[in-house]
Amino acid sequence: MQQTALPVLDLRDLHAGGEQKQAFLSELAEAARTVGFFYVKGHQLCCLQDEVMSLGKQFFALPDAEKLSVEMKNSAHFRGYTRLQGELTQGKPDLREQFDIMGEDQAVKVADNEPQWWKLIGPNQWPQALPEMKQTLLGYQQALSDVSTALLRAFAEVLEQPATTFDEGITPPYTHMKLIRYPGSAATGERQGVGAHKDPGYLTIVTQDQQSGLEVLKDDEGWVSVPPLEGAVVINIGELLELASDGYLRATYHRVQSPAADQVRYSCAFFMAAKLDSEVPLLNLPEHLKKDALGPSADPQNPLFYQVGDNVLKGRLRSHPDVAQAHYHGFDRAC
Ligand SMILES: O=C(O)CCC(=O)C(=O)O
Ligand SMILES: [Fe+2]
Repeated sequence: MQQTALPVLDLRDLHAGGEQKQAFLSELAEAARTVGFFYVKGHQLCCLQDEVMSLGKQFFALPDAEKLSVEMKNSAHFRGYTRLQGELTQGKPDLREQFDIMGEDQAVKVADNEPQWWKLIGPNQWPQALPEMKQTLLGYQQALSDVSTALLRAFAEVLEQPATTFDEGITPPYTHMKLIRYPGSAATGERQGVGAHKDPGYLTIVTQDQQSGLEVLKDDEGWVSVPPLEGAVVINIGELLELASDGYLRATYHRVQSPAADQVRYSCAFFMAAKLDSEVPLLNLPEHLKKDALGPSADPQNPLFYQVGDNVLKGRLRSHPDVAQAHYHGFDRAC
């Protein structure tokens, strides 16, 4: 396993403006073009972050009956608890348990002939045993949403577009956050914490505890470790940014390998996409960038959709076949 250091960017440079901001944008451009994965520090998330990671540990330590009282299978909106190996990546069960939330909304009534991604909108499920979870997790989701919005504006500038290019689609953004627990590797030697995948949104922000396991696929080096870095979160590019930039920016494949048998890894992954009822704009890049825009990747196993709701729902249906079967009749084999 390579120990290549990934770029570390400081958000304070972006907010400072002037030369510091220009230096940030150059570093962002370089990070985005070379690996699509980088660390961000100077984000002021720290207090909330500690509370969220601690709540994650408390939640996963609850008795099974408590966790299953908010099981995702009961939610057409893909919210709640997924037990170990309840999620599939590339058809194979992931060795992780998780708790998913999105925006706290009212469910929308959706007719059979209407786009089914409207069903993603709805209320979260909250465990009675940890009443403080709602406020803390929604607060962190909002804070990460603000960070991702600032970064997306910076990406627009890197692509030599007005900073506000993506604003219409992300006012407000579609957000999704999950707490995750990866137990130690199985006695069989199985180590798929989460299998290789791209994230379907614009940007992802990962908060990790002290345990490594996250890896990114680099064209020239193979799988490279993304170890925890004190005070920094990990950012990666998702499929919507690949589509918007016509492949100039690439959503990078990544995975999590289970820790050693006697270890546990905790993380929190946040995904920011545009509004479900919007389309990703295909940007008109200047010639000197366009020559490196080779089109979005064409993987028949993973079609990319400009319609945001279609792209987000594709990922959800594929990962959670039990929810698909219970709530999306006829769509469970759509992707
Ligand atoms: O747990 C992590 O570090 C990353 C998880 C991830 O890539 C995902 O859930 O999409
Ligand atoms: Fe991911």
